[in-house]
Amino acid sequence: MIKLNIEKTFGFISKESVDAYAAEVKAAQETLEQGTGKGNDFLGWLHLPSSITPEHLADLKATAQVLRDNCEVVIVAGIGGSYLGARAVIEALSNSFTWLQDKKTAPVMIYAGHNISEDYLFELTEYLKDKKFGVINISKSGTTTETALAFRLLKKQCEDQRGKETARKVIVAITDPKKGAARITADKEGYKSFIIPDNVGGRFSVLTPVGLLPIAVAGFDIEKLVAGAADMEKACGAHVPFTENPAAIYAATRNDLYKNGKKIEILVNFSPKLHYVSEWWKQLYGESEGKDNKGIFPAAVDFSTDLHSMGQWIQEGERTIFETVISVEKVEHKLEVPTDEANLDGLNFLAGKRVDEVNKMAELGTQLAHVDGGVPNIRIVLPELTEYNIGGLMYFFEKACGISGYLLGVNPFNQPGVEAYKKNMFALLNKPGYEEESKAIQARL
Ligand SMILES: O=P(O)(O)OC[C@H]1O[C@](O)(CO)[C@@H](O)[C@@H]1O
Repeated sequence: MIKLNIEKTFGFISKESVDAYAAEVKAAQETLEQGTGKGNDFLGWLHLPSSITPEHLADLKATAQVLRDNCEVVIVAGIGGSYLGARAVIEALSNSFTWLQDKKTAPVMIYAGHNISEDYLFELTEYLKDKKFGVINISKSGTTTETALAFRLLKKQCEDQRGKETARKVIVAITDPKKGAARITADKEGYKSFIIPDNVGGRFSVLTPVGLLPIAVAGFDIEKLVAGAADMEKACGAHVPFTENPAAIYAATRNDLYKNGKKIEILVNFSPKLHYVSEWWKQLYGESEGKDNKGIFPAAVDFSTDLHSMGQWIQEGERTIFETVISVEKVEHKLEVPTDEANLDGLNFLAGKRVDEVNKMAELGTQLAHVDGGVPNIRIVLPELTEYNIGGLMYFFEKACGISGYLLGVNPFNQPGVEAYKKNMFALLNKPGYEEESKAIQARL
């Protein structure tokens, strides 16, 4: 289970000012529970962990096994919430060099449908030429251009390379139960498919088949992931008193900091495996809170790497930031710094120490330096990188996000602003139905 520590925000805000949010947070929790707030048709995530059945997990695991048995490579085609959760969990739990290892225990997981780069797609199709590959096509709407475009290419290549019969077996769709191109194709072609519940938005969908199927294909234990989330669902429940409820405290603290001029939250890790947890978190908070001209800007850094690029800004730039550090207590492997007789690098003072001890001192030193430099610090401690803990962490962030959005006074469950670029892109590409917009946009160029 995670531990949350907000002590290093005191001095910028106070324990009393955070505790003063208790009543407001309680109201937000009740609004979520009773479904009486903005965006209340998108609350399916709230009790998702505790409602997932063993039958559903068995179905997902059986489908994952088909892909594992028949594919060297599996492409997860999706964008935003339709790939970030899966990627976050898979990369957090995978060996950093998994795709380079000769003896593979799971298909190589590759992501597509999250950009429109011709080079990326060309290079991907080149790489796949001699591979037995399968595709998980994920799109809630079933109409997202990036994903549909990649899937069109991958479907054709899979059928051409592996034949229609095998392609039917190794292509899986995760989409709307009734509408959208992904649903129509899946039904027509007879693909195995899973449903994204109507009331679960993309960025809250990691514990639906959107996240669970790719995670199972990659060889990770989705039961433990869900168990971690379910325990966190209890720990962050509406009945849990404010001072014992991590989601409540995190939501209150970040809103108090925001009210006090801290407009940017930087999610920090000291393990590169957590890079995509940050990417997932950025979408969760960015799409949920960035609206009505309000919202904390969610940013992220990987330390100590980015201490050598962004460290200067964080230490001495504009004082409008705070940091939330995800700290992993126990690493998986053991590696000691060797002694070197010549000691030309002067590192013999570290000889015999674990590399993680050096990393932990970098972490502590950074926290103290940044707090001294005027950057409030929230710390989230994960005992270790396991399915159980990651499941808990993700549910914790989701729950806190729902509360936080209501504290801010926005609808945390819509994303109307995302449509603006799509409308312009379709107008510029002369998509049928966009004739008026095409004319208008051409006149502006
Ligand atoms: O699953 P879909 O419908 O393809 O959408 C993918 C992503 O695009 C968005 O709808 C934004 O356009 C996100 O909210 C979502 O996670």
